[in-house]
Amino acid sequence: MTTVPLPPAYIERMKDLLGEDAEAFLQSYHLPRTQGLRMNPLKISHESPISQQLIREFNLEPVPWCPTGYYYDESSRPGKHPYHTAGLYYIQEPSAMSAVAILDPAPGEAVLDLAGAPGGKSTQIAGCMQGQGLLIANEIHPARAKILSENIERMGIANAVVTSAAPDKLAQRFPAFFDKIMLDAPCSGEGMFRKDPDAIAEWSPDHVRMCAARQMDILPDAVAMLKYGGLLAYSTCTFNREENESTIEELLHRYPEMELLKTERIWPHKQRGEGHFVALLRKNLSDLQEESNLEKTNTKGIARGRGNQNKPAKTNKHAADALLQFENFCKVVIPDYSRGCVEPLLFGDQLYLLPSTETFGSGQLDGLKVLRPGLHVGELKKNRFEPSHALALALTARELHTARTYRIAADSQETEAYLRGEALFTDRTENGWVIVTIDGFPLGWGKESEGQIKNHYPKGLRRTF
Ligand SMILES: C[S@@+](CC[C@H](N)C(=O)[O-])C[C@H]1O[C@@H](n2cnc3c(N)ncnc32)[C@H](O)[C@@H]1O
Repeated sequence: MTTVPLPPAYIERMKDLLGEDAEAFLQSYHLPRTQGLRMNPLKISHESPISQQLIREFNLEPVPWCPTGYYYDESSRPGKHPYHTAGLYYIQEPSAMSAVAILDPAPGEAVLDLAGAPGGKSTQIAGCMQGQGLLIANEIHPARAKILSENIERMGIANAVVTSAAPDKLAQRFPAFFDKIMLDAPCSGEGMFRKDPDAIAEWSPDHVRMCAARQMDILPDAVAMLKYGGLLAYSTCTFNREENESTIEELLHRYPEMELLKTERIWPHKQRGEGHFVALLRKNLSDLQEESNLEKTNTKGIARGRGNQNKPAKTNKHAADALLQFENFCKVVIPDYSRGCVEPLLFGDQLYLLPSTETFGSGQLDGLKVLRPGLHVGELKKNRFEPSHALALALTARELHTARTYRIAADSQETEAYLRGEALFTDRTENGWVIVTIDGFPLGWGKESEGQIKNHYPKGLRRTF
């Protein structure tokens, strides 16, 4: 529901666009906005009892176009629940869930989310990838990139690199590199009017033109980073043709190798959602381009990449030592920890495990602003290893099964105390690092000694109740 009047020019344009449907569309502004959440498949499956419990507790109803998406009723406030803190789900406007469902990323692929903050689509992509392959989640604005990085951490994503780069800078590093690219473009946000009255105040025909020009600025970089045969999903949360169909027409005109596979629109007067546009495109290799590509390969020794630069940089001795310390820590605390194919990276005393593939290593990140070069596993402190919050949240059910945990109930006083940053008390006699879990899901670290668990929940995340 919006109480702020819509700009007359906007109303006129929507009448032109929708014809006899315009009345129903304009009436939708008198209805409440739709709210949604997406379950995190890295933590819970649809069949698990906890999913069924969430469905009952928050009165969830399925979103038709996204198997993990649900509508919730505002009064249930799932964003306040400790399960949200534990990354069991992500709050996301339902129609925004359609774009990744159409792109359909898969485990093992190299995927880029080019305009990623605050992380709705990146976290959805990571759920589809099941921890396998490489996800680069990028956001140009540093403050927003930080939020993206925090959401990647909360959702327990281990195979993501979070960068904050302009699309053209990224394109220089990753020519024809990604299997799939999501470009959820900055737009005039006409689908945000019920949620955010500021979007109404910002709207003007000039703003629409400016957004369309910016989209045409970013799209060539997305095309350049896509492998031949790769897929690009372009989406906006706006209704006008300039930023949607016309932008795609212009793209197809400029890049004949791009083929439009389908477009989809969600309208607030037709579906339960605030509105979204998605176009799915494929980059094809023509016979001519195939020949010229081969030529380039023969003369410069490069094809779809940068030869040696794509190989992981040689692990330096300090990183290898740090990895050893981490492995010794795991033997005691998380004996079944499995790190997959990674390159250890040490930034100061901070150890990260960068997802490493045949074609990707740390060399490609040189000179880029990187907020999270893979999973942050911990810090070396005078030859002691201190585990990171990100590590706790990224642990899988299998790893937790044999790990040192302290289990509390999500609805207990202890959970509130832990999230406030207080110590917990136990009659156990063990000592050392322990993962505090709520109903079996990791919430953070504690350090146990003589019946007391010292709180290691990050200070910046602590809550008041
Ligand atoms: C629609 S939002 C992305 C929402 C995100 N995909 C999600 O699902 O949570 C568009 C993003 O593009 C970013 N952006 C703005 N100007 C940009 C530019 N010139 N190049 C790339 N991204 C830009 C904005 O900061 C914003 O975070």
